[in-house]
Amino acid sequence: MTDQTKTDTAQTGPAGLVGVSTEPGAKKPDPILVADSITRTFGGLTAVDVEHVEIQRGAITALIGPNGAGKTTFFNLLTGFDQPNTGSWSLEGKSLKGVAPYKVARLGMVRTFQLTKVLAKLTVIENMRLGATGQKGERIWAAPFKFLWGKQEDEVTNKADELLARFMLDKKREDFAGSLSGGQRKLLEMARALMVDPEVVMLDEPMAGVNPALKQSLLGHVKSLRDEGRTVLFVEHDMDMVRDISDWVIVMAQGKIVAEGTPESVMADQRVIDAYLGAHHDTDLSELDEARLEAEVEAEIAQEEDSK
Ligand SMILES: Nc1ncnc2c1ncn2[C@@H]1O[C@H](COP(=O)(O)OP(=O)(O)OP(=O)(O)O)[C@@H](O)[C@H]1O
Repeated sequence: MTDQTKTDTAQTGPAGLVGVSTEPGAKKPDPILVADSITRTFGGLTAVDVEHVEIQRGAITALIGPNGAGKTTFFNLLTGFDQPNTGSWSLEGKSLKGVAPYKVARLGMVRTFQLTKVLAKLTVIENMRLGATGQKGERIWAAPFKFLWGKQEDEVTNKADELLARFMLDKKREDFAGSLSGGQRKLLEMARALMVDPEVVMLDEPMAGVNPALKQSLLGHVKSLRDEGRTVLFVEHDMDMVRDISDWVIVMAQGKIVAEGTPESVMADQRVIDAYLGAHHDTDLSELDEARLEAEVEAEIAQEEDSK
């Protein structure tokens, strides 16, 4: 395919997802991230066994599934924090196999981390500067990490301050990250990830530990990432969030992708309900039931309107 035809036919963002198949591994019109035959075993347990997956550029994709489905392990594999037993995966067509996490971050894909004890002992601005290195933190904590930003110190600090203002954390600049509320920590995790100006932002349970009052504001921040043209992939148990902001949902169970689709179609999918029923879960199943009911009612209304 020539570049010209690619530009003509490729449909970027949420619009491109209309009409995409809901079978696991469904092809997307403009995938930015593609993975094939990824497996990861721990002893006798196969934690991840993903045959094929494509992530649409410029859209918000949720990765859901019951506890132990392999979501976090899959995130770690894609971002180089863990190595699979088999498989290949690429960002913008460039293989990421064997690429170190900080290089993956510099290539344009970064994941958030829950604030660990080490990061909690750093101030907010120090956390942001560390974000510029694309590192998780622990590994370089032993070293005097100031050298890592060295000459570009001013540039890095300016960028950090801009992001802190955007995420309304500027007043917390000199506070220890450990003193932040659950919601503020999530904002910091997101702001920190943006220090490398990534194409793909991977959020690990962005709503965990966030009080309801802050949830809307957090949702707004996630949507703003998409509005800037970035691709967002997030793991989440909070079905309200999944329904509110996802353009596409990928469902994992026992290491495999079992279904894909829009939030409405996925929540009404029997394969998804079975996956949750067959496993221990944090998700309130009544939310799935509610979503299914809503989808059925919507379908009925649409049918009625069609027959008018
Ligand atoms: N380092 C490890 N050593 C051994 N087993 C592991 C390791 N990491 C993950 N597992 C196992 O792999 C499986 C998948 O775990 P993973 O954390 O990826 O699931 P998850 O979908 O993210 O779950 P949750 O929603 O509860 O966070 C689980 O059975 C888990 O116990």
